[in-house]
Amino acid sequence: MAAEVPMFQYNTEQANKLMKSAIPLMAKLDIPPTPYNYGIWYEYVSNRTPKLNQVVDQALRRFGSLPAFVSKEVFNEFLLPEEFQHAHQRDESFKHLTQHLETETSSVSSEIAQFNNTILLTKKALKHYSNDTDQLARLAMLLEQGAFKANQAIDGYSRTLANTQEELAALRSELLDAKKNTELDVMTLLANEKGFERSLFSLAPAAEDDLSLLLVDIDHLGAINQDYGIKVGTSLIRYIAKLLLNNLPENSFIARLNGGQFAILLSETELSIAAQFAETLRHQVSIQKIRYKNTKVLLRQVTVSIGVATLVGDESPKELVERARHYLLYAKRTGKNNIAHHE
Ligand SMILES: Nc1nc2c(ncn2[C@@H]2O[C@H](COP(=O)(O)OP(=O)(O)OP(=O)(O)O)[C@@H](O)[C@H]2O)c(=O)[nH]1
Repeated sequence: MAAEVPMFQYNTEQANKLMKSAIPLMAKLDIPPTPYNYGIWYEYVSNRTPKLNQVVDQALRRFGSLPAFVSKEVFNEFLLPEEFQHAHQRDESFKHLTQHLETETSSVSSEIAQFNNTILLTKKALKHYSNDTDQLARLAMLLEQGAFKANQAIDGYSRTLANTQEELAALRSELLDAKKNTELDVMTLLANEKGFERSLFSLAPAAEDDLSLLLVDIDHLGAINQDYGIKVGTSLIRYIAKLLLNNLPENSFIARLNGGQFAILLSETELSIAAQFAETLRHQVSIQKIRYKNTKVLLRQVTVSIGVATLVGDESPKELVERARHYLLYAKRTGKNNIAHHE
């Protein structure tokens, strides 16, 4: 499992050794020197993720190299825990990490390219000057200097990898802490169903016919998964989560219950206001132009259906949820992209 494979979990000396085995292999197979590829080939030569090696070997058999689209997938699948790709609160730290790796990668790559060039020139020169000892001594010195500089660049890169390992470990431990919080939905970083229930049960006793519940459900999520792929569907759930969160009024609480379904609790909000708010949310979603960031594919119109209910009399929290669910189903049955509530 990708999430259990710590990336670059070696000390600097070991990292250095692995890098030095990975680089010639990449050169031999004509693999472009991108951060993805360095990560993959580093992992490949370490032999500690057999599944990654299998996939890479398969791609090599099929394509004779590792095409960019495969390396990106392999990197995401095996080296990047799913949460790192999407947990938006950590976007900044992760962006910083990858930018740093990218800069270091391009400097080590140019050093190695220069060294390769020196080797090529030396080979040609050797043909012409094979009897000229002065020239041979000069060529030997050039090679030595080139090797020294390339070696230095690789050492520096290995140190960067070791530092990256530490930073990733810190991010990973933050994520694990978040996972331990049993009321958190790790996919969207909203509350989960348990968090919702606790909030509902704590708000209901003090409510005076003014605690409203909106059950918001993404329409046709199954078809979206089918047409664009599960990853797009999951990304869409995160997108809608963020959109809802950004549009919440004060005195509100939001949770993801399951799949593409969210619950919003509005305190001190009577039914008419809650229904107006639901209509605003529905409209907001329906006018979004949503593009999947990895492939830039523009999704067809995305809509939500919303069931609205406001706590009445001595109704229990469970009954309130049942009523909201009933209205949500009604909104779905009457065409979706719709809101429903009692009169
Ligand atoms: N991508 C993705 N899909 C999910 C996730 N959880 C549930 N689903 C999918 O969401 C779909 C929910 O199915 P339904 O409740 O029948 O609803 P729907 O296809 O959205 O259709 P309507 O709700 O009637 O509009 C199923 O196809 C699930 O596989 C998730 O975390 N990620």
